[in-house]
Amino acid sequence: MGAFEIIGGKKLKGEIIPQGAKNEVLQILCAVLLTPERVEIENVPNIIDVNKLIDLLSDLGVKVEKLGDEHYAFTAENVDIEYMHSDTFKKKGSGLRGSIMIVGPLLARFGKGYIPKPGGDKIGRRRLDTHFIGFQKLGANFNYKSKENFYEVEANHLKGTYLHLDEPSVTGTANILMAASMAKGTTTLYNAACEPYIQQLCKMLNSMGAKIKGAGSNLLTIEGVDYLGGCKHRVLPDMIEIGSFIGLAAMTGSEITIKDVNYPMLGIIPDTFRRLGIKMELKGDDLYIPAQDSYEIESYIDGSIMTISDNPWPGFTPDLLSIVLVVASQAKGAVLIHQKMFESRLFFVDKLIDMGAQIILCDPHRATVIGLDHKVNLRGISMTSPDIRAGVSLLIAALSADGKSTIHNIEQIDRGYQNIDTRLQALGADIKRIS
Ligand SMILES: CC(=O)N[C@H]1[C@@H](OP(=O)(O)OP(=O)(O)OC[C@H]2O[C@@H](n3ccc(=O)[nH]c3=O)[C@H](O)[C@@H]2O)O[C@H](CO)[C@@H](O)[C@@H]1O
Ligand SMILES: C=C(OP(=O)(O)O)C(=O)O
Repeated sequence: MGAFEIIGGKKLKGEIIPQGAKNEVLQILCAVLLTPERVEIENVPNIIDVNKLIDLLSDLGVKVEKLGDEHYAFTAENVDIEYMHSDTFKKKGSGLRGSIMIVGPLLARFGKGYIPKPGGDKIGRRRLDTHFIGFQKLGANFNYKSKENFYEVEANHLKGTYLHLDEPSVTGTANILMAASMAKGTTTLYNAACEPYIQQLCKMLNSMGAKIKGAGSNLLTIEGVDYLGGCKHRVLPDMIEIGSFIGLAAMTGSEITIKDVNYPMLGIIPDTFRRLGIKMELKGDDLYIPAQDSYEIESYIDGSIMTISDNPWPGFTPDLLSIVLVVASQAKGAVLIHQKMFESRLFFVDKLIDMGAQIILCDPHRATVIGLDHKVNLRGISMTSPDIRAGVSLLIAALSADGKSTIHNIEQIDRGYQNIDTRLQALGADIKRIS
């Protein structure tokens, strides 16, 4: 297990370029399985989860060409379906959450898709029912081998239908969308997720020849086609990284410019940070965060304490709630953080409390944060990162704290943030990788 050693309290300054979006690229990479033709993808981040998925595709027989640092081409002409029965697949397939999205494309193109229970953050129950109920409604037979935790779907052909999802699952929507794009007839997908990740997938599939309408809304209409061809796709900047950098600037009182953020695709994210009192300015497509000694959390119009909660898009993404929480710990004022989706994602506040933050965990889903207004600094401690976003929140806390902190289990951070140590060093941070 690797660790970061951080000496906090330094003001950072400079420009940072966000990586390509992790959760988008995981969908896009799975979509290459839909065609025997070559698919070129730009802005692919060099992070553990992405590299694991590329490795899995390669094991499945997909030809992988690395054309540049973040530029790849994939050709899924000869896919080895039998590989899905191997022990290696069962091991590698469970290494990340995103691998679940190979099932839809494989089912659509080869009539079968298998997957072991996928990995990802341990942040509470993470069911897959939406995916498999969707495939069944499209005509697939579903089998779950509970002893092995292995999911199987098979179908001679898929048939378009009306589907009302029980929840707007992000990876569930992507999976069903990919399967339906090659089903016979029309599929209507209601209560679909509409995160920018899904909008980008729709754009990519349409450029491959799919007929999808409604991207950006919760009602998608997919007219199935017999064949999808190659395409070229560019991945958006990672909105979760952008939110993390806004939080980093505020917590450390630093002046940071986040380059080329693709502002229109950030939705409610900038305004949510503004409600914590963080100033920012859009300069062209760069987001400039000035150094601020103090930022004050807004109250509701009637003076009551504000709540920030997660919601499916266009609501506030759950993946930034841990960042909001840590930023609030040094704001002026109080806020209630309500994490509705995941029941174990707020437990990391114990570490922030050890660092001196004023937080009450009301229940697994809600935490009240009383900001210290930078009157008292957090203090450095040794801690372990429980999940990717908590990990980055602790990293931000450590960079703002007095003294030395050590963060263990940084693989959790590395799975979603590209070279975070060297990029932060370039801003002036005192951070080093110690093992
Ligand atoms: C690889 C990937 O893309 N991972 C993202 C994806 O995971 P993933 O696609 O696995 O997450 P889902 O959208 O399926 O849902 C996540 C959890 O939230 C619950 N839920 C979902 C919708 C809802 O309206 N109410 C509700 O409570 C679900 O029951 C589930 O437990 O979307 C999550 C939700 O944005 C993000 O945290 C993950 O980073
Ligand atoms: C929870 C996340 O990722 P995953 O779904 O891959 O676990 C995340 O990106 O915040």
